[in-house]
Amino acid sequence: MKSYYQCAMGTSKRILSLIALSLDLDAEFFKPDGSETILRPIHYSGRAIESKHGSDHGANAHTDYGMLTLLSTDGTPGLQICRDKDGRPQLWEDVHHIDGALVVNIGDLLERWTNNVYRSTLHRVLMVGKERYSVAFFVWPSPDMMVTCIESCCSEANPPRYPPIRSDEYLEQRLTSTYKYK
Ligand SMILES: O=C(O)CCC(=O)C(=O)O
Ligand SMILES: [Fe+2]
Repeated sequence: MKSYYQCAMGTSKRILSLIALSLDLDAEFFKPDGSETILRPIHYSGRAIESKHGSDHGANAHTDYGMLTLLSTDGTPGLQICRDKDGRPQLWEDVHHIDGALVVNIGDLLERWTNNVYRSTLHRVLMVGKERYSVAFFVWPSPDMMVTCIESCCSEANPPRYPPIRSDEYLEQRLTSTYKYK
């Protein structure tokens, strides 16, 4: 578990440095923070969940909150993405498993930071009647990081869509709105 964590952290740093370079930033601009980043092993039983809404999803459609998520799975199908989350109807595509490859999802904090230049990935997990294992690595910056629209992502014609916010305040806002009505 520890060596997976270290390896995933190294991979996240490399991906984030490429994203930073693509935005004319210093390669070290996005700093993943070990205290905030979470490694979560997930087990899906494979049984359809009966709810009053008739949902049989292993994970309902959502975007992850942070900068990036690295996902590795046991190869059992079920993960789907929607490329155009604003499109209607929403079109869902299976994410095909490639041995040894990770799935990289952009999170909402990076979307906000980049003024929607990098869009967060809408995804869900369907139950396909089979047990499924995955490992999600949720990458966050340090809690006191100010998330202010990146210069190369805005202009007079394309002003910042979101006000600056500290990373920890953003997380708190998201958790509050997610759990408020439950
Ligand atoms: O299990 C998966 O493949 C995805 C899990 C996921 O999207 C999440 O935990 O946020
Ligand atoms: Fe997710």
